[in-house]
Amino acid sequence: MSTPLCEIENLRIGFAAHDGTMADAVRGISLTLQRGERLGIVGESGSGKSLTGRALLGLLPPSAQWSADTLRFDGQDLLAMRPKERRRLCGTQMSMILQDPKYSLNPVMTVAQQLREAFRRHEPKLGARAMREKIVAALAAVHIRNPERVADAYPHELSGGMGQRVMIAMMVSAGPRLLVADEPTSALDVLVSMQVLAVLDEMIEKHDTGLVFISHDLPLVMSFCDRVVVMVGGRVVETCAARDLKHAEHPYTRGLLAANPPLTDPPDELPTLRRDAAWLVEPSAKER
Ligand SMILES: Nc1ncnc2c1ncn2[C@@H]1O[C@H](COP(=O)(O)OP(=O)(O)OP(=O)(O)O)[C@@H](O)[C@H]1O
Repeated sequence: MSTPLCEIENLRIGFAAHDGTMADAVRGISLTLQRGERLGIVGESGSGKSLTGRALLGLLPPSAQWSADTLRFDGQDLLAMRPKERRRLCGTQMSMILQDPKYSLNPVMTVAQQLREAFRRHEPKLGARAMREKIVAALAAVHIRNPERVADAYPHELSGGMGQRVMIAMMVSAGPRLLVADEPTSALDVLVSMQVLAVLDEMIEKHDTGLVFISHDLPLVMSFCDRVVVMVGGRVVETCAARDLKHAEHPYTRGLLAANPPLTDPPDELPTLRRDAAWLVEPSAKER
């Protein structure tokens, strides 16, 4: 098999509490992502999904204390890379899409101004007219119906789905090799979610992008991703092909699946997830 696009080995992330003790948020996780692969990360709130995605991009909060045995992207050792090089990589070959475009787009700049800033990084010499054409084409490529009008709109004038498509246009403009999408559709209704996912799908196919898709939505991950990692308490408890997730064996994964009852003939009472402290126990070096 070829070298994976991303490799993480024994990633640990913690935060210092007020009393000086460390609160562990990610506890020795290891995972790989191949080119063009869609890897879903699921798990309850606070299980460390977002921090894992952020660690790959070098976007952890400054207060995070972290370490890893291996952190590689496209054969490059991210642990040995200088911060400037790392930032350049993040702006060009790695991108992130967040849940709510309201917090990612600058509220006092028009869509065109923001896209111009992003595009200029890759094509600093593009003239004003060619840049405008590129912006309008990028908005049309994510199926925005009136790209000329949307280009001159401010973020508050956009619907959630439109804002998310603008984000995708901005992030995929450079054809990133890695895209971390952190709950990109959870603020959208079902129909708009489907449209945004279709746009994402198209972009991933076009650029053979490796996708880390962070979500709470198990059925969505099962249909959209190739492989799934299940996290609980900062640990990976299960990794399997998305199509096999319904046969998952870990009791936490089974509990998550049972919390999504079928639409036809649902049970009278939803089962309660029974937690086991053993799920939080760190794996031995051999298990990792
Ligand atoms: N800046 C921070 N300071 C202190 N603790 C933090 C910080 N960022 C995250 N954490 C803690 O790390 C843990 C994991 O956070 P993370 O955002 O990765 O969870 P998540 O699985 O993505 O959750 P959600 O699904 O709610 O987004 C949480 O307990 C969170 O409180």
